[in-house]
Amino acid sequence: MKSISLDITKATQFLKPGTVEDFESKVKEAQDALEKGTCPGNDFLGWLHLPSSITPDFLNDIQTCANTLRENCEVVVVAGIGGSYLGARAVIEALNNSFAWLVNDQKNPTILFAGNNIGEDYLAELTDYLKDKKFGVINISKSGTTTETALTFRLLKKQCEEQRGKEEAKKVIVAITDAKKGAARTCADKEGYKSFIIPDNVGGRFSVLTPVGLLPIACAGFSIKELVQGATDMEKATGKDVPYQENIAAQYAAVRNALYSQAGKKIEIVVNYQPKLHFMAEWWKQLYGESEGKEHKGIFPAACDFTTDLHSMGQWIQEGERSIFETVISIEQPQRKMLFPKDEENLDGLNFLAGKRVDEVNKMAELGTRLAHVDGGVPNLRISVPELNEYYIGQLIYFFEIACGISGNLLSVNPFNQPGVEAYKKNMFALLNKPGYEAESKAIQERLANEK
Ligand SMILES: O=P(O)(O)OC[C@H]1O[C@](O)(CO)[C@@H](O)[C@@H]1O
Repeated sequence: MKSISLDITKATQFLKPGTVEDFESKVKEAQDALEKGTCPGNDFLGWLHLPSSITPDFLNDIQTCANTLRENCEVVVVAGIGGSYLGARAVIEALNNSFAWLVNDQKNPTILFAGNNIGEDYLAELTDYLKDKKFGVINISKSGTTTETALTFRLLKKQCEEQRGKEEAKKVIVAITDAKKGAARTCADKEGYKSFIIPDNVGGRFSVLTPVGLLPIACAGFSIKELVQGATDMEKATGKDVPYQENIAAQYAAVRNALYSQAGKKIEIVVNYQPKLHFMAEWWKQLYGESEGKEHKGIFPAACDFTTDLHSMGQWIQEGERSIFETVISIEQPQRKMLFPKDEENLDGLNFLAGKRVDEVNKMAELGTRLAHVDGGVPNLRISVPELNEYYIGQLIYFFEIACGISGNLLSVNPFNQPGVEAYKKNMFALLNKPGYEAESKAIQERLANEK
């Protein structure tokens, strides 16, 4: 079986010779600390050997639940935010038909995502759309108390019960949450919903290979067995005893940290040349942003869809401040084959492309961009993925996760907490007069009055 691979040559040319080699002992130490559980945040290392610990029985349980939803729903709404949302969406969009919601293939339910914003129009339009649909809900929240998700679930639960009746609704509402605490757990137990547990020691952004990602992915009709197999093989390929030069996660962690600390590259742009990967980058952004952005440190994770964004962001990337580097996710083989046709009139002057595959043009755009950006001072890392299927996506997920764990330790932060996310929540609750926030409400009102 092939594997994803990493090319660092167009990034290391921006570093002093020997820099990556010099990182070896630090990277080994960082990975050892993960393995021994001696790093900060060591109570959140459940993802580290998660792929290889997943049993066929566990996958069967998820598949059985997915089958019930698939048999009884035209639409499945996945309610969740951040790590309780992005992994599932990343995998489903990467594998699905680009027009899945329009194609209505009858074999698979349409998967929609909600609970990831507080847009009134979004929710009103969603509930309108669902009015004549047989829909089910997967309510995902590790804490079980996240406002965006809880608000959405409240609306969807009511609507599902009104449309199907309370008893039928129970068959198509599933909760994925903490084993004991939180409103989502209390509600699931009280209503008797099928539920799955998010392990205590797996943080949201590392949870895509728990039921958080696996159930929606199975509902969409994709093989969770293959996905987990890919992740398991990558777990082996990036294990701590794999030689440094052969361990692509160790190399990625080393190069990005070297670019950050020694070459002033503060922003990493993950780039794809396949629009289906847009949400893969969104997932990656949370993984790296929440893990590393703390103590006033950390590479800012950004993303671009090429060639689309070459026509909007290309100017900045080519000639703006030289504080960026690119990590390209390149898909070697598309699933489909399409040739450019010849046109007798050739008004667009594109007959020189007649008979060529669309992907050949895309690959030349990729190569041309790489050369231009490197010439312009943008280091380039390239992750090559043989094709877009469950197996290689599983590899990619684990690759990014383990590299993130190593990288966060190299940066000397706790990669597994996210204390900074609470600040906006505290203000929002104070502004909304949430019970328990009386003192904060008073303080924030005074502050706003003084700022007038
Ligand atoms: O699964 P939960 O608890 O609803 O949290 C969703 C997301 O919100 C955060 O906790 C940030 O508030 C993320 O870390 C997490 O992925």
